Amino acid sequence: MLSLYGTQLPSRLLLGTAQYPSLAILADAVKASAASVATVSLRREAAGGRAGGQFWSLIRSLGIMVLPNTAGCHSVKEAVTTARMAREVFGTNWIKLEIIGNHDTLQPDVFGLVDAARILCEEGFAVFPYTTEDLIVAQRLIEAGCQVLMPWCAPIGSAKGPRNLDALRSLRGHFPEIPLIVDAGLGRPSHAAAVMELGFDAVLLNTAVAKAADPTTMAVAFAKAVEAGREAFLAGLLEPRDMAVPSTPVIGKGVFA
Ligand SMILES: CC(=O)[C@@H](O)[C@H](O)COP(=O)(O)O
Repeated sequence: MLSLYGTQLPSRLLLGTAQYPSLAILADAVKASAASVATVSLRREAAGGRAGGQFWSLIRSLGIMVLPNTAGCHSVKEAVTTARMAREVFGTNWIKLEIIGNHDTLQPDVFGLVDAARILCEEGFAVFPYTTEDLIVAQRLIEAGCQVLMPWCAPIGSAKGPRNLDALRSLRGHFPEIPLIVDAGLGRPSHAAAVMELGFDAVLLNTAVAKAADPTTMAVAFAKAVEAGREAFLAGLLEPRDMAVPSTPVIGKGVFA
C-alpha cells in the first residue's frame, strides 16, 4: 500500500484531470485505471458556472482522494493564497504545491517553492511539492516540513520520460524514508515502469493519458506499468554487468569428437 501523510492508498498511480476530451472520458480513465488520487485545479473549479460545478461533482462521485494544486502560480504569495482557498473549496489540507519559475520549461521556482512550503507546512497543510531532481532543494523541502517529494522527470507535457535516471536514483538513495513520486514529463508506460524500478513510490501524470488516442486504455496501461515496475523493484532487479556471464553451466564441456 502507498502511504501518503498517513493515508493508505491501494494504487501507486495518481492522475491529473486536465485536457481530457470530455468529463465522461476523464471518469472512465480514472475508474478503469483504479488511480488512487486525482489532482484538481482551483481555477477549474472556480471557473464557476455549470462547467466548474459539473467537474467538481464528477470528481466527488469518483470517490478517490483529491489533491488540489496551485497550477499556474508564479509567486509564493499567489501559491499560498491559492492553497488556502483550495482548502476551503475542496475541504482537504492536501495541496500539490507548484510555483512555476520559467514559462518555456514550466520549471519549478525551487527557491519560492521552499519558502511557500515552509509557510504552508506551518499552517498544517500536507504539502506535495512539485520540484526538480536537485538533492539540496529536496533537503530544504523536507526541513520545511514536506513529508513527500514530487520531482519532475522531464518538463510538464513533454512526454520525454526520465531524462536523468541517475539523479532520480540518487534522490531515492538519499531519502529512503520519504515517499517519492515522479510528477511531470512521463510519456509512456515504460517510463513509469522505469522510475518505479528505481524504487519510487508512485507516479503522477496527466498529458500522456489525457492526450492519448484512447485515454482510458492508456490509463490502464500506465496502471499496469506502475504495478510491474513496483513488483520488479521488490523482486530485486539484476544489475547490468560489463562482462558476459553464461546463462547455462559450461562445466564438463560436451564431447563432440
Ligand atoms: C506539475 C504538473 O502540473 C504536473 O502534475 C502535470 O500536471 C503532469 O505533468 P504531465 O502532464 O507531463 O504528466
